[in-house]
Amino acid sequence: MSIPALVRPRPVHRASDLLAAYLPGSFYFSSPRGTLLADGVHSRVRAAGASHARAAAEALDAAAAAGVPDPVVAGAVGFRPEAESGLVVPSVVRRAGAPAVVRAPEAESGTSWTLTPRPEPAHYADSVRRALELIGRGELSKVVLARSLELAAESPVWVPALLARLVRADPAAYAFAADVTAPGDPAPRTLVGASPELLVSRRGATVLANPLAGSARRSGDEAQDRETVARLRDSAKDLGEHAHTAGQVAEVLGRFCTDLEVPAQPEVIGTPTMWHLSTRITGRLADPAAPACSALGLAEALHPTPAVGGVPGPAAVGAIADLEPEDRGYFAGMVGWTGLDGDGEWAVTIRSAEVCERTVRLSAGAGIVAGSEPAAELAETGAKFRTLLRALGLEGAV
Ligand SMILES: C=C(O[C@@H]1C=C(C(=O)O)C=C[C@H]1O)C(=O)O
Repeated sequence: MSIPALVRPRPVHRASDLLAAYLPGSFYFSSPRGTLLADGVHSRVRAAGASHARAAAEALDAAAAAGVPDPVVAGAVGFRPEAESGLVVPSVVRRAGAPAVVRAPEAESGTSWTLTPRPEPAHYADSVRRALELIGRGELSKVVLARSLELAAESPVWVPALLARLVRADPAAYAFAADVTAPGDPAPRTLVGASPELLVSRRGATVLANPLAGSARRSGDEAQDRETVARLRDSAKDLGEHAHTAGQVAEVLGRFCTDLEVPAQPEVIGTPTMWHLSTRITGRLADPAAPACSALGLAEALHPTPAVGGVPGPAAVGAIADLEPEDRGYFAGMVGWTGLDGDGEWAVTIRSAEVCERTVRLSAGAGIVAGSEPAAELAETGAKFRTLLRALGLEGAV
């Protein structure tokens, strides 16, 4: 009897042990599909230009030939893939099942912080108005505008504790911590977060994407949240905003798939802090062996979806460069892993922060379409900050 070469051993670790074993410099990723903790750097994946899938496939073949067990390419790619990318083949990979649901974490207290919004809220509202002018002139139909909060603590932020609180607060999230230290950084820099949005996952020939767009704040009060969900489900503005995103994701995946299932109506999903319109799109790959069909190849073909960019894509990316005063860095990019067989999982890098010693820069965006209101978009981005603010013990600070 022959054993298929790419069968992976069953996980021997517990998800909680891998979370506890995470240290800055490691790569951590967990989702309902499972947990992955990777350590060491066997090689770095350097791509010419924006495409990493081919360089990743070559790096994986070389690692397998060098005897690296279960080689993966893991890490993060920025919103502008040609500008920021931190992909490596780690030396050691440990896998476990999905994180378990445990008691809600205690918020950290006792640290005092300074908070600086970038840009100022009034500036962000003004950018929304300018985006609405572009939309009014027919240059765009949707653009996602982001803003950041820069936090400074009195002492260095311990990322493993922050990651653990994010995972425990929402074990179903795509939770991640990736080293994104760049030359010139005064200290190691870590991208950390708990995204609700799956860019794409691949298992054999089966692919799944789960675009989100159209959002409302979750209050925690059951009656009020029931009303919010009903309103979101019926909101023409949010349904339109969602259709742009789901339609584009389906169109791109359709290029690679023989059959594609796209539900006619979005459903509403909840995180501990937000409600979102969500569409789960599944397909079967026509040519799973092609590098372009690896999980990373598909993620690159999809990025940036209108969930973080807009419609039409190039005009929206141009408007973002003009209207957002700060570069997005790794925010609104992709984070995840791809294995030797092309399987893998990539999340959209939202509900995230870049942590460098005492500073935490967290970012959030909101989709602007005809009918958007600057004050509401400001509030929506503020509500999206709460994932990280809660984990930092800072909810209510903004
Ligand atoms: C850009 C973000 O979220 C994205 C934008 C959404 C929206 O505009 O409704 C919803 C979910 C995400 O796709 C973010 O959380 O920062």
